[in-house]
Amino acid sequence: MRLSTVSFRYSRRGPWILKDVELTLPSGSVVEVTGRNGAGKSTLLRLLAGFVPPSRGTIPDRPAVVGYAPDVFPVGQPFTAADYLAHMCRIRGVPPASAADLAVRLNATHLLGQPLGDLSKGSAQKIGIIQSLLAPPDLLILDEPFAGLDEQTRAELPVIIGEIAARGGAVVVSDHQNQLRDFPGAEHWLVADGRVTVGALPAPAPSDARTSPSPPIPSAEPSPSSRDVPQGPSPRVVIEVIVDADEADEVEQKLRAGGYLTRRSS
Ligand SMILES: Nc1ncnc2c1ncn2[C@@H]1O[C@H](COP(=O)(O)OP(=O)(O)OP(=O)(O)O)[C@@H](O)[C@H]1O
Repeated sequence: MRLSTVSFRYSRRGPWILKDVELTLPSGSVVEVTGRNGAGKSTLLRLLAGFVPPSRGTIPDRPAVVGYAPDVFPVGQPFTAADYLAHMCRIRGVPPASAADLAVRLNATHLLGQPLGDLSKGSAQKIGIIQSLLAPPDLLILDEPFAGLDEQTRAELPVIIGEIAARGGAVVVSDHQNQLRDFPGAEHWLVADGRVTVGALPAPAPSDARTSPSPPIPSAEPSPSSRDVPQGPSPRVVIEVIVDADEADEVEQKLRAGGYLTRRSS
């Protein structure tokens, strides 16, 4: 699969989000996509998944089976998680056992009986990831999959990603938390100023920060803007901010725009 001189903007007179992007995504590759908030990571992932067409350029050779988990799973649907996944199994032409097996692996069996609308962000994220994996994907695209996941699922997801890559699937993951930073063989794409730079690693992890001239908070270019509080060598202070659920996105955006790291819990 390739992106051939792909440019994208959301409206005819809107700003270009991506400009003349050239990328190759071989089968079996694992790619971690990083970049500042608003750089265009989700947009790039939607283009790769085929949910939006490029404004200019082409994306040839997209694999047949694409799994996609958005950064915010749409929970405003009148189903339980089990009913939703059973429905998705039918659409994907796979047995219902596929969802049950994945629920075990992703520590989500206790969520299956719950209405989608009652799920927390992390729990909804799990259901979104499960639906993306129901039919073994040739191309798996995960937008911020690690945000809000528990430790067990956070450890299991890279194993699943490795399995998909091992059987020839390509995996693209946008990840503020740099969970795939050390994934063996992973490629890194950095989105900035409408360009995608291949091989550019995100800002050093906190353990490398001693050699960095810039402190990680607020981070220097390029910024991974992690939502997790890293274990750095310099002292940190965690300040809890409690907000109404319907204000959470706005407050988090403002904090992240200010260069602060945020972590959500409910
Ligand atoms: N549906 C849309 N219509 C118009 N503009 C949009 C739309 N979706 C995103 N944008 C804009 O496109 C730019 C890139 O957004 P995108 O969500 O791809 O960035 P991102 O790197 O994923 O950000 P974040 O890390 O905050 O999730 C931003 O300026 C955003 O406001």
